[in-house]
Amino acid sequence: MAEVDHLAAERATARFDVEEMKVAWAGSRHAVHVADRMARLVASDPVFRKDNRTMLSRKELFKDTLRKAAHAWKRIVELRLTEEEADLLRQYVDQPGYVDLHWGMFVPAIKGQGTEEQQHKWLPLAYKFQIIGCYAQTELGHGSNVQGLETTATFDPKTDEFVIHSPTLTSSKWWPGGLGKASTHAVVYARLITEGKDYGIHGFIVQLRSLEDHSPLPGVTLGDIGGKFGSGAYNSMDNGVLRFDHVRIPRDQMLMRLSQVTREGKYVHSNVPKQLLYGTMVYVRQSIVADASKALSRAVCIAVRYSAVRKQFGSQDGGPETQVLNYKTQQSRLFPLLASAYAFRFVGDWLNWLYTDVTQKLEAKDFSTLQEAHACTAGLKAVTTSVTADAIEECRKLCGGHGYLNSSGLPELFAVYVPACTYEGDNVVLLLQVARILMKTVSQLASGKQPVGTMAYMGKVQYLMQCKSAVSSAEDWLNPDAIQEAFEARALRMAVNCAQNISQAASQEEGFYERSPDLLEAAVAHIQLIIVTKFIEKVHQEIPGHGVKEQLQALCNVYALYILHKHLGDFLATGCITPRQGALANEQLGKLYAQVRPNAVALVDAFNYTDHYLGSVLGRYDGDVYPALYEEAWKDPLNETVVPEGYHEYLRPLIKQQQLKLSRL
Ligand SMILES: CCCCCCCC/C=C\CCCCCCCCCCCCC/C=C/C(=O)SCCNC(=O)CCNC(=O)[C@H](O)C(C)(C)COP(=O)(O)OP(=O)(O)OC[C@H]1O[C@@H](n2cnc3c(N)ncnc32)[C@H](O)[C@@H]1OP(=O)(O)O
Ligand SMILES: Cc1cc2nc3c(=O)[nH]c(=O)nc-3n(C[C@H](O)[C@H](O)[C@H](O)COP(=O)(O)OP(=O)(O)OC[C@H]3O[C@@H](n4cnc5c(N)ncnc54)[C@H](O)[C@@H]3O)c2cc1C
Repeated sequence: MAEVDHLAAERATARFDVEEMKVAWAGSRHAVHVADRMARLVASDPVFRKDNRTMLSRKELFKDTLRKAAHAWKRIVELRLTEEEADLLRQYVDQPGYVDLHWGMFVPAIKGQGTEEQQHKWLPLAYKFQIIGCYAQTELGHGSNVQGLETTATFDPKTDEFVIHSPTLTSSKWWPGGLGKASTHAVVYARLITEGKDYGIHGFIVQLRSLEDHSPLPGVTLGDIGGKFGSGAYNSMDNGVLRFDHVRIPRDQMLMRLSQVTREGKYVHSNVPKQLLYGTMVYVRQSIVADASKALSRAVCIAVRYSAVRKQFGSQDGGPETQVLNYKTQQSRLFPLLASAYAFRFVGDWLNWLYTDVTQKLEAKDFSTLQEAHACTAGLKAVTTSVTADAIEECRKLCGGHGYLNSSGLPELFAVYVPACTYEGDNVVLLLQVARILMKTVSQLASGKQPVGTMAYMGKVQYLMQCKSAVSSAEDWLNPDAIQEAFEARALRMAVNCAQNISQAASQEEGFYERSPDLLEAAVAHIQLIIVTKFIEKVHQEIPGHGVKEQLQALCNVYALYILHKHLGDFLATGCITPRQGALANEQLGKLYAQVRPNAVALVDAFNYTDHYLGSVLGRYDGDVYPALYEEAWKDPLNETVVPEGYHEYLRPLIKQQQLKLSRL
């Protein structure tokens, strides 16, 4: 803990119990305790140092990632950490690497798509790191369109093997993390061909490298795809390229839980929806929503603390200048992001519950909630990652010039985070999936079919299509029912408008294509409704701790009214509220910002992040920003010598030449 706390005065103004807010944020006292222990374990270990990361070359950075992963594994084994603890440790190490894909996609793919026998064979090897796996789906030519993948897996009944082949350049696997340099195995997605027929995309376990010397196996060509956006950042990951030249694998390395190929080469599909093939992506999408709240809360923590330390203008009679956090513009840019971090945290918890529930139902062969799981994971992944990526950049700007320094932590956080808008499904492609399900639901309303789950509100179509908001004062917007109704009416009316417009097109397909920009907005409105609803539900629960519930209530209102203000055009165009009611919402928002202001620093303290995890001189817990900034600058390799390399070659001759010219005048 810091000796001098420059933010002590800020912490003293908090009107709630921060320790109890930590529990609300983490989910339980146990979760606070475990996260705290793992964060400190990582922060106190010199191997996990990361302050020099942006200065390492790509090769050094990759080797550093291998070193950290090996050391982390050693600590996990030595300390006999549980799976929960090990995963937290992985998160606090905070360096993307092959382990993420090994644990996050390779293992889940085998669990979800492998038979019991296959799981018994492969999972123990993966659990003990006797093999390292990745998830090789995307190709040079196709990522979003999974059905368009070109790699082939042709069954050869003579040898009881599949022949894995890359027939074209565009069929080269391209992007899989951990593939480039680390993995020994991959779950490869390829078109299954047997008895001369193409049965579409299926998963296969393929060994890529020797377990003796790590060299590629015969017929396998592979490497890293090259440097990526930003310094440090995602460059610690070896995203790879992979080509197969008629590589043979035994038949039992096809993942056969969903469909099988018999010894004779007959294709048999189990009686389950074929979309279960996409199960690993659904799993990762729900975990990405939880990650969004982490990345956003980190950025917000840095920006709030620094805004409380930073002073500009406003000095009276030689007194102190104004903390930039006191500027209303700073508050109106920053506090909605603070509220969004909490909103994403709670909707992430709910999504995790939904995912677990759906998984249990699938085990019991109940597929009724598969569509709901797809719509919620795809839509929430898209909205939370897009908002978070934009918010990190906004936090950088909120920190002024110093935010642009690597030592602020924000440039690397942005660079490492922004591909989340693309991986696990491009956000636009995912929102169009949500829109398709919305249109299907609207079209079924006429037949009297009652929508369920997060679409249930659409069942109130008669009421929601004509209701008028009763809000007549700014305070009325503090009523959760008023907020809920406005968000439901807006989402439903946007969806119904789209459906009506589509129905006028020559075909459903053409209408969907023409109206896709509107459909995106309708999908976003539906997802924002889910986030608002889950926040309201959270605040309705019993929440212990002095003032904690009140603060969450305020943040919930900030989140909802900020979205309403930002998307006012939608609410007005659909006639859900009047311009006057829109103005009242904005008025209430200003009052809420004033309420959040004295609690802002304590609200980010509740995230309970160590300085190591934040990795920012601006976001330090003690607020002692300036000495840290000054010290950090001297660590740059450019400052290792007073006179720079290149002086004698380029600077001195230039200066001397000019001096000579001048002396001749
Ligand atoms: C340090 C050491 C530590 C060690 C620690 C050890 C301990 C570890 C402990 C625990 C570990 C946990 C670790 C977790 C870590 C997690 C980290 C993860 C890191 C993530 C890094 C990211 C890396 C990125 C990976 C990738 O990007 S993989 C590739 C992803 N690709 C995509 O997402 C492609 C997107 N495209 C699609 O999904 C589809 O093609 C499509 C767009 C959905 C279209 O598909 P198509 O088949 O053409 O379908 P349609 O015709 O549109 O629809 C038909 C039908 O299907 C329904 N549908 C579609 N998708 C789904 C689905 N997913 N589920 C259910 N239903 C679906 C759709 O609604 C239609 O339905 P109807 O017919 O009814 O209308
Ligand atoms: C850092 C990173 C890590 C990754 N890791 C992995 C991995 O481990 N394993 C793996 O298999 N893959 C991985 N990927 C690949 C990733 O899943 C794909 O890049 C992603 O699914 C997007 O697909 P794409 O690249 O084909 O984009 P494209 O689909 O080509 O997108 C290009 C543009 O076209 C638009 N577009 C595409 N289709 C439509 C449509 N139907 N309607 C409207 N607009 C459309 C998109 O919105 C986008 O603007 C990774 C990618 C990145 C960046």
